[in-house]
Amino acid sequence: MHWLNIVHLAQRRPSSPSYANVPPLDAHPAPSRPAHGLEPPALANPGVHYQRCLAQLRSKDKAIERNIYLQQLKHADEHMFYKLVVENMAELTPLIYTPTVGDACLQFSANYRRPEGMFISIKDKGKIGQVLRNWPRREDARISVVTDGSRILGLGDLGVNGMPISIGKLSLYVAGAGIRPASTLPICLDLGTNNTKFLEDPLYLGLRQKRVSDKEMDEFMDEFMREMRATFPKLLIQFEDFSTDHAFHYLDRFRHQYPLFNDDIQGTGAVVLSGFLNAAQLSSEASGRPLSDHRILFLGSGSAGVGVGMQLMSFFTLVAGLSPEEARSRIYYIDSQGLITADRPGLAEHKKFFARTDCPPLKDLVDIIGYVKPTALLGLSTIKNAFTRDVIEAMTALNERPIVFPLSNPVALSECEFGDAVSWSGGRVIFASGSPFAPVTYGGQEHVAGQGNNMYVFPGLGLGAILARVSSITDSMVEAASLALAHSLTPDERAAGLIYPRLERIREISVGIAAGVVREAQKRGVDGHKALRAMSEPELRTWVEGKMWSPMI
Ligand SMILES: NC(=O)C1=CN([C@@H]2O[C@H](COP(=O)(O)OP(=O)(O)OC[C@H]3O[C@@H](n4cnc5c(N)ncnc54)[C@H](O)[C@@H]3O)[C@@H](O)[C@H]2O)C=CC1
Ligand SMILES: CC(=O)C(=O)O
Ligand SMILES: [Mg+2]
Repeated sequence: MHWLNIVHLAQRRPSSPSYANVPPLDAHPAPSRPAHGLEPPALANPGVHYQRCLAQLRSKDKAIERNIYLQQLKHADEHMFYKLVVENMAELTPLIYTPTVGDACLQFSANYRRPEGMFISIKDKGKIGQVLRNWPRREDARISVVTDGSRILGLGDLGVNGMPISIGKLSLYVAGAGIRPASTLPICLDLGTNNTKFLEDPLYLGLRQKRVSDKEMDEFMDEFMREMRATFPKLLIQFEDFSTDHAFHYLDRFRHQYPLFNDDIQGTGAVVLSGFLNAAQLSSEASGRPLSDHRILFLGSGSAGVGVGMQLMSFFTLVAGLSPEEARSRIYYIDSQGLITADRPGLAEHKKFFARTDCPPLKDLVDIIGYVKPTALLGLSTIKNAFTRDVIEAMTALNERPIVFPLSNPVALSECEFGDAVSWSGGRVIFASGSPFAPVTYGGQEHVAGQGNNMYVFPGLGLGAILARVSSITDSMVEAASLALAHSLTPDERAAGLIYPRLERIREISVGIAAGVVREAQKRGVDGHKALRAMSEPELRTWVEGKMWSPMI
């Protein structure tokens, strides 16, 4: 049976009775233009100007120059910027997001041009509320991406140079899910940096001090969250790119008090579960082995790796019919010291749940593959080219269609190049990477890489949570987002062997994700907008679509 039917059965719920008290749609204000005479007359033709902007963008040789051009366009003409992004998702997403956003972060202090978002520093402790109230659009704020810059993509501690990641993610909220630009609030917390290169860089824009102690950070974060709630009562918060221990710690500390989620733990978990459902189906169809036979090996056991493993537990319980204990036994982790076993002294708390009691402490990846016999190999290790030819060949020897997901970002840190994975597996690999790869031709056939990146999930998850006015984000809402994404493949996309939908359809996909999230919020009783409960599924989707902001060009 296809997993789609299994999950459908498990998730079926009664349809809602009627449609009542639906509030009016938001007005989308038209862009304001300079007064007559202050711009050239032919600019009145937006279609021509769109072509002009696209040509200007494409005339830049380097991706970082294109990123800078787009950032300045966003400030000068927000509607044109988003029009370009929405209509050219596959071309522009890599410029405003991974991989180019990695360079934008590394070079943030050198390339800085104008303020965007908020910088809250440890020096603001005791008066954080006062600082937050300087944000000019307090009433509008609905979604904030908050980073402390301590683990930006796989690039490590970048301090305040992490700000472009918050900005880039929020641009995808607008482009991918129609969140109003004025409702977005990028925040970078400056708690110091342990990046000595930056501390010695005269242009570095952050505090020149090492990161504060955990105790001081806890006090700061408690005040920050309290003041965020007081200043922006309707705000949803996405924690992004905190170092692993802090990522888990602050998710646990705040998730029951405030509407928030951690994108690296939960967003990544959701996007990978979704791709894995479709990949496992393809792999099992090719091998004739049941879905319950899958075994997953992770290289990398940080916030993203463990977040994905926790979410993949529901593949085994929901779809493959295993008990939670059996599900756990199908998941193996390797970190920098080798296969994670429970007898290792001083094992970090977040690694304990999946630590093996039944395996020797093997170190070499090919040896571990030989021992575990995984059907899927997932990389969240930040180790470039860790999936060597030997590794891909070992996976291919074990599996008719090996599942290989090198998910580390940016592309320069990917565990494997797409072209290599295709040729080393003889064209049999089922592949998804964190950052995009161009299609490759092999054996006379075009192969398309999936993009297993949380960008498919967080815009729709955020949209649903905002519209339902949730008081918290439950695990089941994250899972609902994941299933909605997995369900969103069209028959054409399935026939083409894709495991993620085409990025060009992101807005349509976000509607489905948002609707799934709203329904799950209702089931869990964390929805504040009770009128949505009365809507039928088509009515809810239409209503969600009507709430989405679009560029007016
Ligand atoms: N595709 C996506 O949507 C996402 C991708 N990521 C990527 O995942 C990567 C990891 O992120 P986090 O888990 O937060 O970082 P992290 O730094 O906490 O985790 C890295 C993990 O890799 C392990 N590792 C390091 N060197 C290794 C080696 N030589 N051999 C085996 N394992 C090794 C570490 O022990 C650690 O467990 C980053 O590159 C990040 O960009 C993160 C979130 C989302
Ligand atoms: C995609 C993402 O969130 C990361 O690489 O950290
Ligand atoms: Mg991240």
